Amino acid sequence: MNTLHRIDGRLHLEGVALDTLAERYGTPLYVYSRQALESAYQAYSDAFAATPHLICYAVKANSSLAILNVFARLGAGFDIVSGGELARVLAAGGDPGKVVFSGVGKTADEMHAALEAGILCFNVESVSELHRLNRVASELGKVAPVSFRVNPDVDPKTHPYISTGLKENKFGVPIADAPALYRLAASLPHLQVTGIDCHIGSQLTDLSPLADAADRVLALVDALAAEGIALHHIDLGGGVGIRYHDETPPDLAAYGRTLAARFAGRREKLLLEPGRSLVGNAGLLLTRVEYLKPGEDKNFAIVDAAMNDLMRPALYEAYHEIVAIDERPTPAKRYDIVGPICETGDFLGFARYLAIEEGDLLALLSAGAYGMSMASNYNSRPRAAEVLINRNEIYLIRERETKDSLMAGERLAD
Ligand SMILES: Cc1ncc(COP(=O)(O)O)c(C=O)c1O
Ligand SMILES: N[C@@H](CCCC[NH3+])C(=O)O
Repeated sequence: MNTLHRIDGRLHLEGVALDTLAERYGTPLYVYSRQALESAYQAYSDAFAATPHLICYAVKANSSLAILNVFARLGAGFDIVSGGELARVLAAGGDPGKVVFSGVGKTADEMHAALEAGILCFNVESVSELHRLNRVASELGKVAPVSFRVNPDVDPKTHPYISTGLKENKFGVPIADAPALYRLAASLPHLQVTGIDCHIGSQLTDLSPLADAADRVLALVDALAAEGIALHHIDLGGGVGIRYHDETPPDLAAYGRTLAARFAGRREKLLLEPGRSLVGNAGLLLTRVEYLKPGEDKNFAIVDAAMNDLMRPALYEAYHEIVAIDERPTPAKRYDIVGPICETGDFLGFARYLAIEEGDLLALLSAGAYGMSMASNYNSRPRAAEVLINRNEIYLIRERETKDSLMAGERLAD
């Protein structure tokens, strides 16, 4: 569904003209389409309809309460990586019984909170974590449901910073060690082995690494079953990429068919942990051009959004399409789109052809994932506001931070 479209040259998201949002709420402003969120979720439900499954939305991609609430209402589960994310899921009305807890550094307090909440499963990433979880569960008189996150040593063919399933990455346990670890887990009194998990990386544009990882995990599940260790679910993580520029993202229906063929006749439920592919293309970042700075070699457009609002370009040299909200008839010029932060790395896009003037509005597209959730206050910049659109309805889902909120919790020393 194309929720982003022009009417008389003015860019709209669903039924709302984006310039009216900038007037009302200021910029930089994150804007999301509820219909785009719902149709992305529906695409997963349709693609995996043949396999009993649960979609556990990866909260880190966009952890705003209203976004979590949209997915909770659709029946989603959640993949969390911290006690903070657990608190958000609960505050947003998520079902703790559909929560899986990933991450290499779970603290005892976080385990405690997740056990009290009654989550579906802990995705354990090391033997030390296994012992800690057994101890925390015993202190609470509970039994913790566990999966191991196995590292299948598959190259996801994505940016090295977002590859997670290679031997040299910090994530998971080596797949070869898993049988011994499952035996150990099965012997610990406060643990119940329920599943297996794997997540090999993010922004994958090729299905074959996902299929290879699934095959390695399924072979392990069968070997465990032969030993009498039967699992209830198989979690194949997230990672499906989206189109930012000219990528061809994996076809979800094809991914669904690939897994349906592998799961036919199996008794374990499939879990998936998609993040980016549910929210990435449902959001944009609205920003205003503060200054145009023509130069000998290049022209700069200095905008009011910066790397603190959207750090993906600075961190991964990631590409986000940048479009003008109002089309001007004047010829386009080439600009580097940069923010006001005192870092050379504070760029949002290089060599973009735009017909713009000072004061114009721009949209950075595909900013729904890892945008607001990675925003910071660097250079003491209050974080942006967020708006959710539903047809013609407009909801301010997060207020813009103020100077006071910037300094909240700080105090002077004696
Ligand atoms: C454990 C885990 N699950 C799921 C995800 C979501 O990944 P993606 O946004 O690529 O779908 C991530 C992030 O890469 C992750 O670390
Ligand atoms: N933050 C990354 C994705 C990392 C996924 C987390 N495991 C991005 O913006 O693309």
